[in-house]
Amino acid sequence: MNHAILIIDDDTMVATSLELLLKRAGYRAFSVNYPDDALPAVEEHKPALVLLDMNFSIDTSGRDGMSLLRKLLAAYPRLPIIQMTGWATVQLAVEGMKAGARDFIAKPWDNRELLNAVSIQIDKLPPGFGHGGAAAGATEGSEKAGEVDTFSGIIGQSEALNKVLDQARRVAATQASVLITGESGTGKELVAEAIHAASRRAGKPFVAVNLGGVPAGLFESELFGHKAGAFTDARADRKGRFEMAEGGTLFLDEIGDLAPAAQVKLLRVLQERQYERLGDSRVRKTDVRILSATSRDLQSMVTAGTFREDLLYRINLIHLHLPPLRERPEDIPLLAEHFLISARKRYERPKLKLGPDAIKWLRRQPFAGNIRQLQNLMERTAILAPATVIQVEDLDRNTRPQPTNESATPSGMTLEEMEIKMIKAALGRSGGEIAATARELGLTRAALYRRLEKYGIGT
Ligand SMILES: Nc1ncnc2c1ncn2[C@@H]1O[C@H](COP(=O)(O)OP(=O)(O)OP(=O)(O)O)[C@@H](O)[C@H]1O
Repeated sequence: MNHAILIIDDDTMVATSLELLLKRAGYRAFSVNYPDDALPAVEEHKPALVLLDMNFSIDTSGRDGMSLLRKLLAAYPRLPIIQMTGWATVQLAVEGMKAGARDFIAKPWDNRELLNAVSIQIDKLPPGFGHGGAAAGATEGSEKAGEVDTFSGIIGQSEALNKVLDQARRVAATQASVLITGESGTGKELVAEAIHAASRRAGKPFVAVNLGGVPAGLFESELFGHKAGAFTDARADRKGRFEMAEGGTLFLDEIGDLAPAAQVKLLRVLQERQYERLGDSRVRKTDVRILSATSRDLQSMVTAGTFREDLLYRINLIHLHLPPLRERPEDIPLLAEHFLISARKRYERPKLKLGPDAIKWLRRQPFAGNIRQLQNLMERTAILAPATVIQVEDLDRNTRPQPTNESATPSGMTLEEMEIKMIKAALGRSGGEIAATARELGLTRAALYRRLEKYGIGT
């Protein structure tokens, strides 16, 4: 049976063309032009989905759309609503998502994108929803049973982290570009991976590229690929990151480090959704979802003229900010425990545990390097602690700079040397297998690649 879709838009032209589009796609579509008619129309048609225009012309601020959204959700909490917004009201769209809307489409819309967004929501409906009536379906049931929470590997219980993760869960199912900000080591890449894994692109690749590490001259080749002979070192054809991520997600890490010329090239591809390999005139279409991350303040960079506003606009439909660890000390004991458990296995010290004072001490540390620093500290301590109960002194010794050599550890090695040693050892154990090595070290694949590149370690 065809699902019913209700369109709420005061522009009759828009409403009619949406009705036509949806009918052609096999839905039963209805529309109303006045906010006051919305609730009675839901009663009457029992839609499986509502397309709601947020900008009624009576009040272009979008307040009307917002209050109607809230009213609809108050009456039918489980009714899927897709908002439609103009570019100028992205902020409003984000507010709407927080209020419970499932997705949003920017006007003017792209037919394929709109139908895609509609079918994603329809596919998620519980059986009978929108047939037996929105009101019945709207109040029944909770989330689908048996669903894997792809965010469960992100440890922490602080309100600050949970708030971000809730937003991330909500936007995961949409196609929206997400910008993840936060200091180094706060888990931006981890969140990006979880968003990808929770999205309908999960079966397709997640490709990360560290834009800070790509030399300006290699930017196009790295992202779009090249044809053999395109430049001196281009000996063979090469796929770019966009091509590798086709159908999946492209994670643009350190996007704030992108040079102005590269910003223009990236923007063009994001706008046109097509690109050419260097030295190849064939135009390739791209279907990737863009997630970006940076520890920089892009808004200030826009003001200073070092980051393009139009690019920020493209990548920043949704903004998630990961708070530094010092602002969520309640997460520290859980994280420390989590890292200790994996280090215990790795270094075959199953009895190792944290003493109560050590936990208190950890909670007070500033952790400028955030979770990565805590992870390294637990790792080093697991190797070096003399007894099974880790004491404050064991942790402190591994944190404090040594008097003889600023960055030397008690074993005489610098942290970098130690990291290199650990990476090489793990690579040896896994026979050079990247995924297994990354897992063993508690790193993401991209983070491991970054380190291999940084330390010049070949696999
Ligand atoms: N909440 C968390 N639970 C478990 N592990 C975490 C959490 N947050 C971060 N980590 C771990 O900390 C390390 C750093 O995280 P990640 O690489 O995602 O940070 P980042 O913000 O992307 O850092 P950078 O900006 O330096 O690239 C990783 O090994 C990651 O697995």
